[in-house]
Amino acid sequence: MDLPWYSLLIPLFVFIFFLHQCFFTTSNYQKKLPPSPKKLPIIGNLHQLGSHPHRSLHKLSQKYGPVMLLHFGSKPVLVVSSVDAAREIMKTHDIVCSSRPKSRMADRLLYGSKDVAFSPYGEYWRQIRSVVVFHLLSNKRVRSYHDIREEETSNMIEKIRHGCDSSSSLIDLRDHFCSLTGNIISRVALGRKYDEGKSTINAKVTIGELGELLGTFNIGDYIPWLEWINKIIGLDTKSEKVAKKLDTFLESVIEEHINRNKKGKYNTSEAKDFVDILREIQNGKETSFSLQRDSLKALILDIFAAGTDTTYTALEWIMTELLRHPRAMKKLQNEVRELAQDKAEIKEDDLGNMHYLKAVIKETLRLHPPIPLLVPRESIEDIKLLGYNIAAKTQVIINAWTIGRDPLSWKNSEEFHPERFLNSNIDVKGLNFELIPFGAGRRGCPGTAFAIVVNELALARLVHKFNFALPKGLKPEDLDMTEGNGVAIRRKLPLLAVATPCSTY
Ligand code: HEM
Repeated sequence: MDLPWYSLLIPLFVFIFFLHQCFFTTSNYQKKLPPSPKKLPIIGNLHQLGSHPHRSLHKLSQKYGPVMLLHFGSKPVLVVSSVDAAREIMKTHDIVCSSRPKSRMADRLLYGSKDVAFSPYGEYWRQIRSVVVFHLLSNKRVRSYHDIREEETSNMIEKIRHGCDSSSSLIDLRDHFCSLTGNIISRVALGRKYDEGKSTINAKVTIGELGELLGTFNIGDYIPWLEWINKIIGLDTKSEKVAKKLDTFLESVIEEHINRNKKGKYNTSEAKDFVDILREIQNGKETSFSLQRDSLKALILDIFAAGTDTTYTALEWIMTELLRHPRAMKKLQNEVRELAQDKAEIKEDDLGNMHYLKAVIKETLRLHPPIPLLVPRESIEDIKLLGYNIAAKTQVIINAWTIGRDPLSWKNSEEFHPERFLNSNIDVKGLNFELIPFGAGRRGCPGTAFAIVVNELALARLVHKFNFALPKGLKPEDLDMTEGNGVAIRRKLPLLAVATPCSTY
């Protein structure tokens, strides 16, 4: 049978197609992708996140390994759960993985993500990050606020002492820790406590709403065509309202600073607050670039959103673990009381030699990193990670909670044992990837030193001045350890304890 001449074209096309597939395409088939749990149409793996995503992802990583590729809606999400993989992301590929995924909520609440935490990697982020690192949170600047920290910690101790005298001697420690960090951050950032003054807006509540909204899952970030759901459930209206209230509040704070300086009430010997510093930068005094008013406001909101809940959450977990481990509490009290000798009050300068205190804080951050999944990053180029191909624009989640409990790095990893840090150089500053509660690399937390000194001082003074016990009848091993929900994971229920003032101190 004679075939028509063009029938020869068919095998030729098949051959060319085959060559093309072999040499020129980048299909998933050829690329080695990380293992993935099965996904559902439209939502991908979102249904597998549960109410505690760090725990659900931990379970999945035990099945699929320390590098997994999931999909949240249509968005590819890399989940990293081992020391080696975390080091690859935050050190080897740090530049490529230093962007942030777009957040519609941050765009709305933080002036188009003009803050530092949600800003994508690029020149703008580099500029404002340098403002934060060198002008707001440098070691020198953090030290300059020691009076504020010491004063506010004394206020908290006095309030707790007062609470001990009342008929119900149960103290809500969360409430005290939340006020302490809120007051410190407010005085440092705004120059005064935000619940003082004649503002018509309840700033404390509104800033709380900001944190809550930034942590709310936004379907539009992952399945854009379902964004209309946010309108129906009222999320859009709520976020618009909160954004407006925050803006009015911040404008009043800025005006207050402008008027104060005009009247010459500004005292140069006092530590400048963040608004003062940012206004100087705005006027081009300190940097080669000028800062827009929206950027100033976004940065101030960032400091509240990133610094308040995280810091008091850590303090609450620290006291929780100490109440569960009376032996560790006693050992800490002995160290602090011995080093304090007969001083009426511990000062920040006394903290340097409190090695067990530092170990207690590290051990708690290992077991309870306040942001267990850190802040999501996004890759800006294709990378190869431990043999797997990861495409540009993949969201990257690092499970610091799993890494902190990894039996390959930690002996008896589930046990609270501060002694493990006594003869160890492991620190939380982002150089030891087995302990990364503050992240690491270019995007690592710039508030680490600030948070640590607040926690150290508060803890030292608490155990110096009081003996703590659990509510009557509650055994240490029965203390409820259930976690709440949100980005910062605190205890589900506030920590209640009996505080007895220690007469000799
Ligand atoms: C115990 C308390 C704190 C914890 C556990 C914590 C944790 C973190 C983490 C995990 C990140 C993301 C790191 C990464 O992506 O690798 C972060 C970022 C950040 N933190 Fe903290 N933080 C704390 C306190 C603070 C404080 C007190 C401030 C400010 C006063 C602060 C300001 C920031 C800012 C501005 C960022 C964004 C940095 C960027 O994206 O470039 N944090 N923090």
